[in-house]
Amino acid sequence: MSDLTGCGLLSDPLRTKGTAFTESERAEHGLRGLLPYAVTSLDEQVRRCWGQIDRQSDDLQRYVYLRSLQDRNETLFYAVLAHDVARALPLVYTPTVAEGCRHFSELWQRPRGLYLSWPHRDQLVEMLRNRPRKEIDVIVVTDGQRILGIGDQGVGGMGIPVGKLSLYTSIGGIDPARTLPILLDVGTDNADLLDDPFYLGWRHHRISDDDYFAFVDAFVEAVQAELPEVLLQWEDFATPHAAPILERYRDRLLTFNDDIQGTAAVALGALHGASKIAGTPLKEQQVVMVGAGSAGIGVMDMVRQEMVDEGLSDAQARARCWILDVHGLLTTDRDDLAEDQRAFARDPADVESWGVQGNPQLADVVEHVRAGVLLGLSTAKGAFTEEIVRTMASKVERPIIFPLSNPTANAEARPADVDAWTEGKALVATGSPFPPLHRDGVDIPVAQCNNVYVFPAVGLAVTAARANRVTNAMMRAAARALGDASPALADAKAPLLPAWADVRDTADDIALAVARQAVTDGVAPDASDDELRTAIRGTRWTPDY
Ligand SMILES: NC(=O)C1=CN([C@@H]2O[C@H](COP(=O)(O)OP(=O)(O)OC[C@H]3O[C@@H](n4cnc5c(N)ncnc54)[C@H](O)[C@@H]3O)[C@@H](O)[C@H]2O)C=CC1
Ligand SMILES: CC(=O)C(=O)O
Ligand SMILES: [Mg+2]
Repeated sequence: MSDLTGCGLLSDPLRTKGTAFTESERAEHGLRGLLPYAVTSLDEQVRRCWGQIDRQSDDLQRYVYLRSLQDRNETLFYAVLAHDVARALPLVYTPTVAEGCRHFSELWQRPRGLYLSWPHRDQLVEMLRNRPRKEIDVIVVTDGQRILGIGDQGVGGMGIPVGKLSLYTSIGGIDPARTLPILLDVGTDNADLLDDPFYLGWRHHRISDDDYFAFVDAFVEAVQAELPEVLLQWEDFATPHAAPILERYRDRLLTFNDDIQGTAAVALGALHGASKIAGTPLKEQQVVMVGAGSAGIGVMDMVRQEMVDEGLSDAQARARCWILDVHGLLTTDRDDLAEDQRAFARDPADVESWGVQGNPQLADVVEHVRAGVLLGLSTAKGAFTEEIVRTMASKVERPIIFPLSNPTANAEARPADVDAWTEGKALVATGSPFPPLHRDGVDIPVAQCNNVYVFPAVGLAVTAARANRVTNAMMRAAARALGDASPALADAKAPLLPAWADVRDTADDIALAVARQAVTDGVAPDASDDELRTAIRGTRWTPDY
């Protein structure tokens, strides 16, 4: 088992079994007297933990409980998550993780992962070498600047890599010993945090872009030197940094940006089932995106690509895409657009006949365009108003409406409202969990269109297939495999995405599709489907003693 004995073994979160150590293990490893007499099974421990979770006063306390369980006994933590994924997910992930990030310094208990701070920029390799475990398959890194839809959380952003990696393990089966969360601490512009006496990060405004990109370069170099085969996932970087970082490194190492590419894949996957029920292929839809950040642009780029694959020219596809930001519709006469936004900007001549003064807003777009798909990645709570939703529903039979911003409080609309305003005709999916819809006396679950359906499977795929790059085609393969798993394909009343109880099986299917694409793209060693299936099974870690 290990050379650790006694208290050392009991307090090693990867090796301890707590009260599940058997009589003979207790004798062998110097544990006698350190545990109460009874020997319990993992199953009994799981039930006890859920009882303790139930007794916590609110979800933030449940989050704190689960985080501390993870630091105490990882096998048990993952067995607890596996026991009830649907209940556990909102506690370790959105929406509760947002509160965990907000209160990170105040709630601090134990270190996990690596904190790479700008003042220590000359010791990046040394700090990476100090990582708690040497062999790593997946790193999730953030700089804490754009945490979900709640903005700059500085060092508190670490809650996100920790949460994402726990899903890499519980859904994607990545061995928890082989995961590494990293926080790049380059300061914070959050005035409350700078004033907070408990703040645990580098108490300083964020550094300039020149210093920032040099620091990220040095970080990537250090990762390549220390862990050349690791999957490096960029998470919750602010839009001005997210796409440039991805473009800079995507062809140099095994890397992807979850908010840009993972979100695109899950949105396209959910659109697959929705388009089938709506009876209109994507290439015949007008698609409106509210939010022109890295997530919104990433999704629209994959939507555009899908339309092209369905037979449109690039120009025809773009003509069906309408993107708005906080100032309104992206148009070519605006001088505040980044290159990737400009690629979707509309010619002002397209909207001249609308007679709108200034930039057209969402209400104008749905008034004048027969929009069948409305997506929100804006952080703007309530942006999909009753009037907007009703206008849309007056023009198309089955409007597809996805308020995808996180956490729950940032959603562009509540599914129950959208359902009521459209008399049950809208096909809805959200970024954070919402209660089921009640229709005709039946509870209908709302699909959670969140990149959690994709990134764990991508991690499983590249680890099993030993891929060295994440190509766009691999992310599209993930989208297709997820789309094919939509329960709505078989039953128009079913949710657009698989149930949480099935999410691991879905991850295996997605992983196979992604691994296969990696082989096709020449970024993984040649392997048959059977070999890939065996590798995926062999990679999968499950929580057991
Ligand atoms: N469901 C999922 O899996 C995912 C959801 N997200 C969510 O997407 C949101 C946006 O993420 P990013 O693109 O990185 O953020 P961002 O802050 O870079 O972009 C937000 C965009 O929305 C626009 N916006 C803000 N208020 C608006 C309003 N009232 N009307 C129209 N546009 C408005 C902004 O101008 C900007 O273009 C976040 O809430 C995040 O949690 C992000 C990734 C995955
Ligand atoms: C889900 C996610 O990655 C986000 O909201 O940023
Ligand atoms: Mg994110």
